[in-house]
Amino acid sequence: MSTDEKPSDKTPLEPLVALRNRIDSIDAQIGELISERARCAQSVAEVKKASGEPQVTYYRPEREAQVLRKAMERNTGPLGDEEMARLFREIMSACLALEEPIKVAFLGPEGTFTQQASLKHFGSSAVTRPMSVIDEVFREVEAGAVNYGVVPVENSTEGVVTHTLDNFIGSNLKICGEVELRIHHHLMVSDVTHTEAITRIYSHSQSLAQCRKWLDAHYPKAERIAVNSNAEAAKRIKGEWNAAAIAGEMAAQLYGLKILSEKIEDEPDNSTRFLIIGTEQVPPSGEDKTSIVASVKNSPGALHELLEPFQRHKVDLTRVETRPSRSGAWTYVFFIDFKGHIENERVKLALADVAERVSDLKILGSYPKGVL
Ligand SMILES: C=C(O[C@@H]1C=C(C(=O)O)C=C[C@H]1O)C(=O)O
Repeated sequence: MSTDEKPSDKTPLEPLVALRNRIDSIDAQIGELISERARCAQSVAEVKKASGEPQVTYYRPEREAQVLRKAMERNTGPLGDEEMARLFREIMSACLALEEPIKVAFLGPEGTFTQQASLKHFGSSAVTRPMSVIDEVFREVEAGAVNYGVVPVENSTEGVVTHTLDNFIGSNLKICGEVELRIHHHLMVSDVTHTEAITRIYSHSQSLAQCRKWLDAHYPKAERIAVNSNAEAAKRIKGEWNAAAIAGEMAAQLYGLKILSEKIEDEPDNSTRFLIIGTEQVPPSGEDKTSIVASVKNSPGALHELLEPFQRHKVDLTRVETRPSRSGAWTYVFFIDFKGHIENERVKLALADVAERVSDLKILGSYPKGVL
């Protein structure tokens, strides 16, 4: 402290000193408890190893969902429930990394919303690997090069990501989880951009569509160029003086871009749902969802017949999506999501009835309902 500081400046600091001492002592306790928790997680790993199973799986999605839900239920504030769960998400992620760092392939490049969703779901101790297309995410998981994959499946403004659904038809992978992300789009430029001369705007086609009204109003004449991802758009404009990109904040940070206009999406509650894909069926967590795909011949009343057992057995549908089948003209596949796990009695009864009414039925997986 400098000698010319007035003594009166010191007085209000005293309660601050006491509070900071208190915080230091709480932090020391939290630190000890986190270490104790981490040692418990290590012991869990030992037990799993000793189980004698040919392939030990350290990561347990159903248990992690339960831990997060408990953290939210216990919370009495002042932190919000989600904030509290996010802290526990990070503690668990670090504990799991002691057992085995989890490897996750996502729709890249670095800086995409899918990477953001992967980190939100697995925490920042996960090792994330960018893939250039959705098919590659599926292939990487199938080949065993990573433990899980993360792919976008639907957006609240733009609807379904057909490429992801089509991949499930020919794949044996299971859906192991879901995660939702609020999507905020920003218009960004690089240090070479002449901002008054923007004539080209790059982004992913879904993002361009999600900002269509804003672009019509602010850049009616600029050419809109769709590229593989918004992170690729962000990367690309670094060498073009007349171009801007639409992407998320992570991409702006990663590629050192300046945000010109924030939150330019047309719908304020724009969000995207992502799926976690893996190789095994997840046991029940207590609050689960199931996704199936069913093939149906196009005949009058086919859809009603397909959905009727869900109503009769009181299974709540959360989404129904139709895609033309690739295997024959006028055959359709329906992607259906509903509440419950395939081990639940009502779900078993409904699915048994559905199986009798369709030409093909595939269970894509039962998984914990997204917590964060
Ligand atoms: C400790 C375990 O292993 C992992 C770590 C968890 C944790 O830190 O709470 C939870 C589930 C698993 O992903 C466990 O299975 O309980």
